[in-house]
Amino acid sequence: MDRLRRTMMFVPGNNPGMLRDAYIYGADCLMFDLEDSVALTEKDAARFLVYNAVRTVDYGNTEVVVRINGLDTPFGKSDIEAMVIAGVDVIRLPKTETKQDILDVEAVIDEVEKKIGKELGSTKMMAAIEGPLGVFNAYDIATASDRLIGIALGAEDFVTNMKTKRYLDGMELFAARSQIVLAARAAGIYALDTVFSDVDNEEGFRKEVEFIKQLGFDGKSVINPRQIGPVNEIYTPTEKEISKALDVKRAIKEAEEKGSGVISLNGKMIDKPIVDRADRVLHLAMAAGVYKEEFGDEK
Ligand SMILES: CC(C)(COP(=O)(O)OP(=O)(O)OC[C@H]1O[C@@H](n2cnc3c(N)ncnc32)[C@H](O)[C@@H]1OP(=O)(O)O)[C@@H](O)C(=O)NCCC(=O)NCCSC(=O)C[C@@](O)(CC(=O)O)C(=O)O
Ligand SMILES: [Mg+2]
Repeated sequence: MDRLRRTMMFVPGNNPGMLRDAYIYGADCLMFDLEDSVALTEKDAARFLVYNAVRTVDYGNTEVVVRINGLDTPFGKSDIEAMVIAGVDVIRLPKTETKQDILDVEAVIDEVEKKIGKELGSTKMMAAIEGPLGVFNAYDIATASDRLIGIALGAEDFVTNMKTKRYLDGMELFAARSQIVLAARAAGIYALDTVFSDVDNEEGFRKEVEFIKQLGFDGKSVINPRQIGPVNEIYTPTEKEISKALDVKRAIKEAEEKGSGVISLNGKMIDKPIVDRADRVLHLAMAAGVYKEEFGDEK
């Protein structure tokens, strides 16, 4: 794991004020949108606005992602060309159905990078899966390109395609979420969950974040600054979790000094997978700035 992607905030690409100020709220990534939050009549203006924002605003360490329109629309190719030239970190492909969708977008990115003399492969990609075919093809999609840093669920489109709607318990998304998180883990890339559209329902939102963390997702798309704090909080290890992870590390060090790979700590067995999980807690805590390295071997 190389960086935190707990929160990825969608920002409509046709809103200059939001494009300018979005980084102040503390999301790990900003996702400027040229697709569904932009009306057809605004597509060219939004592309121009996002291009200028990426070129001129200093977003610091915040990762800049742009969700393009698909190549099956009149806007997709121009979106990719403009965003590679602008220098975005990641291009997000919506409604990904097959491996070929990834290869087609990659071919355009390759062409632009070569044309402008940019390092080949430096523009990363992310794929949103928003329908049943994409869910079936999740592993093929996740392994289609070295540029891919993650795959994400797009739940609003997914439930529409499935002829259902979103429920608070999320059962209608369980199969898709499971398939996506499995595919991402098998491919060694990030698993990213979808938006929660009821911005005023903080309790429901928190429950959903706890649940997707339990499933193994690395983070979640958000649509409003009020949703950033809860996700970052839930995904940042607590003092108690850090202290427990350090106890595990001390215990296994003691066991190894005695020539063993297993030891008991407070009545519970500690062995390699538990030590690996403790390493991950410490790594996330370090990345979030709430812990400074004590053991030298965290992954
Ligand atoms: C929801 C709402 C209208 C609420 O408005 P409200 O006015 O009630 O917001 P307030 O809380 O009052 O705002 C307080 C202050 O924050 C500023 N502020 C608000 N939101 C901000 C933001 N996003 N970025 C920067 N700044 C922001 C605002 O400007 C104000 O600033 P200021 O005036 O200075 O105080 C608004 O947030 C909003 O438009 N969100 C983005 C919606 C969007 O992008 N949708 C497309 C992506 S989903 C999709 O496509 C589905 C998907 O594809 C997804 C998938 O693939 O996962 C699928 O299929 O599922
Ligand atoms: Mg969508």
